[in-house]
Amino acid sequence: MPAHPASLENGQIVELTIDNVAHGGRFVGRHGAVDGERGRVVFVPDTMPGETVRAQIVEVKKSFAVAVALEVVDASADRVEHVWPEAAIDRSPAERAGGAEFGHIRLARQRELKQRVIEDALQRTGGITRDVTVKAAPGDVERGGLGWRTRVRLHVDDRGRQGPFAPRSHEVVPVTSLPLATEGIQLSAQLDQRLGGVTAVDYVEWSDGEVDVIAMEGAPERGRTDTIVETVGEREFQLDRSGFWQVHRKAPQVLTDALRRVIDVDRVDPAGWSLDLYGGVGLFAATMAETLGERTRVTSVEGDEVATDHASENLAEWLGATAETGRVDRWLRELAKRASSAERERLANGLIVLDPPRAGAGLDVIGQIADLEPAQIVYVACDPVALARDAKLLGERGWEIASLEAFDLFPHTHHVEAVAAFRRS
Ligand SMILES: C[S@@+](CC[C@H](N)C(=O)[O-])C[C@H]1O[C@@H](n2cnc3c(N)ncnc32)[C@H](O)[C@@H]1O
Repeated sequence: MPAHPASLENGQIVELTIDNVAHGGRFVGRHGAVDGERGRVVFVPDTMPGETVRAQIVEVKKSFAVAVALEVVDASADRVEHVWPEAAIDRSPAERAGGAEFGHIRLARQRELKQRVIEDALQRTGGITRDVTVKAAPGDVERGGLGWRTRVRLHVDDRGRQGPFAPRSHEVVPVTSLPLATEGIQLSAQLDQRLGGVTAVDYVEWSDGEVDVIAMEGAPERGRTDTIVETVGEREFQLDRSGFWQVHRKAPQVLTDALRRVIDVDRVDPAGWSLDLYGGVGLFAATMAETLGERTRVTSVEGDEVATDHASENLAEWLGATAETGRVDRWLRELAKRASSAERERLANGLIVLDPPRAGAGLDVIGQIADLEPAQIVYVACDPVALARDAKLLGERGWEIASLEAFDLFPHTHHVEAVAAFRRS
């Protein structure tokens, strides 16, 4: 037994009351709370606010601990049967499938919790007070938040069985169902089959309903493989079959609609120079050009040269649209060095859209964006804390959030997407 009631050690089993949701799909309990003292924070997945659980400590840090939930002692009214039996709390923690960490929570409550995560991140990291609503993607409420995932990677264990990793580990959890995956993937994935000589399998459903099954030996294939086509509304985008594309079947439509809504056509001059940073195959650059008109000058900047080649093709109908390969920080630095005063003026009349990976843009990139003094900035974010940090940095450079829309493009997981438009404060 630990010496002090508030001290914790690995392996210890504790009863915790969960009072909040944290970033990253974990929930917050407190241990050792006594009068006037709130106790030490313990992060526990597979629970939710309002519950009391029995949990085992698996990591102890100076200011917090991490535990795995063993049993729900007093359940929330919002707890439902897990949508994926292989991820449910009645399994031992090491045998729970990763990737559906909100699957035990009523769907509408999941969105409220994600809303709370964004609001908390904006407040704590960004010093920004803002009410946020997280909207469901079209069709998700009707489908119970299932059948949306167009891309699934399963790992293969040494017995040839397929499954995701368990949370916090590289142990494969063999599964017999994929409820979050599109119906096409569910039908194509032969989960009862043992696979030899394969370390992972990617299942990808394209917008025409075709499902690609890509078996991998060792590291996933990079570089150029086959070109495939995705459709968003009437528009087609070509991309490499192993390249980045938004995962939810409705995500490209939802995000481009949101971008179209916030582009300030009174402020942004189509003849200015707009940038689509972290542009992939030009999904947002196309929306920018559609919205701003055929005279638009827009450059999509992307680190992956295969994606850039596809972006060039995807943007070919606009004379002023180009795609360049480069790391955004370096590309902006070069731009700052070489831009003529006429180009600087055009940049100052243009729009900058950025859609960085989970880590966000960071001090250097945000500083360089602010130095360009664009007419408008729109930030598409897949990580609330990175968005909040970058929003704070933009705030220090005189920009404030004009609008923020959030979308549940990853039901039954903790992930959430946001589109924030910034204006000069
Ligand atoms: C979240 S994806 C967005 C892609 C695109 N906006 C879309 O919606 O399809 C982020 C993209 O940024 C690229 N990327 C990541 N880090 C980068 C960097 N430092 N510089 C340039 N591109 C980067 C990735 O290759 C990926 O295509």
